[in-house]
Amino acid sequence: MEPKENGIELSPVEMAKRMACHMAVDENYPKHPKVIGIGSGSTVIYVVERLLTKPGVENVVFLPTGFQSKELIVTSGLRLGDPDCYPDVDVCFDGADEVDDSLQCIKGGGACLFQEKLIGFLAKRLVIVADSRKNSHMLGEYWKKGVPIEVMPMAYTSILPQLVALGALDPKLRMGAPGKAGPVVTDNGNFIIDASFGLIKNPEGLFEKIKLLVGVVEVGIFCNMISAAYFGSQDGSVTVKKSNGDNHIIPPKITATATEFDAIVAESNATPLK
Ligand SMILES: O=C[C@H](O)[C@H](O)[C@H](O)COP(=O)(O)O
Repeated sequence: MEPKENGIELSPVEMAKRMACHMAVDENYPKHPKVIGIGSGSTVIYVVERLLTKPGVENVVFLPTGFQSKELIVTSGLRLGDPDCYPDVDVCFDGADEVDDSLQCIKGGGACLFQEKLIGFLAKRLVIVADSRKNSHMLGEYWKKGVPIEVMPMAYTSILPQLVALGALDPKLRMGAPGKAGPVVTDNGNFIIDASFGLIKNPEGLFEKIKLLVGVVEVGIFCNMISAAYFGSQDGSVTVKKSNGDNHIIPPKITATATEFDAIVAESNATPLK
């Protein structure tokens, strides 16, 4: 029997994401947390699920990185805060689109990169959670949609050719999904440009060049920010990459196999998300 979330069977990929999140929270939940950042995307819901099992969580202030994580915090019954009131963040848990061997990463596939970068910057530790498809040697190896770049709407037409001059292959304004005519508008009222640069050998250099363009609000390349990244695999193992070089794989026997997963979640008294 597969583990279930609200009566719905979880796919192997969702199970892998969930395992990575539970492991990441267990290893990085501070002894006396005051402020915790919650990233955006489909993976961080399992972070919140695990956080709800931690003692004292009701006293912690949670900072969202966008509309979606704000909703997640509120509907989970957790305390919501703003970064201007709580700039000292103990740890931030967030997803990613791709992470390389040096723990540089691409984020913004869900258009939330600016607030993610702000909360990640404020956090003493930025911990990434993902499934193993995001774990690469070099940025651009697996993530083919390009580097997400948040731009001021009035500047996007002038930024596109400048990105081409920097080596971007056919940068594009991100358009809304069905149900939204026109471009994606971020939580900050801006546009997103997706610019592919192929394999990114020097993420820091590329980040600096893009960030200097007039009208660029933030770039979805996160350099030298991540403390640790947890990648769940479908076999139940979790690969851990750390900034201190302590990279290792936690085998399935420790993390749990598919059939053991239900029991582990039940034992943890995890509160199901609504
Ligand atoms: O803008 C979105 C964020 O950077 C997400 O954290 C990233 O796209 C990963 O999302 P997911 O966990 O859904 O793969």
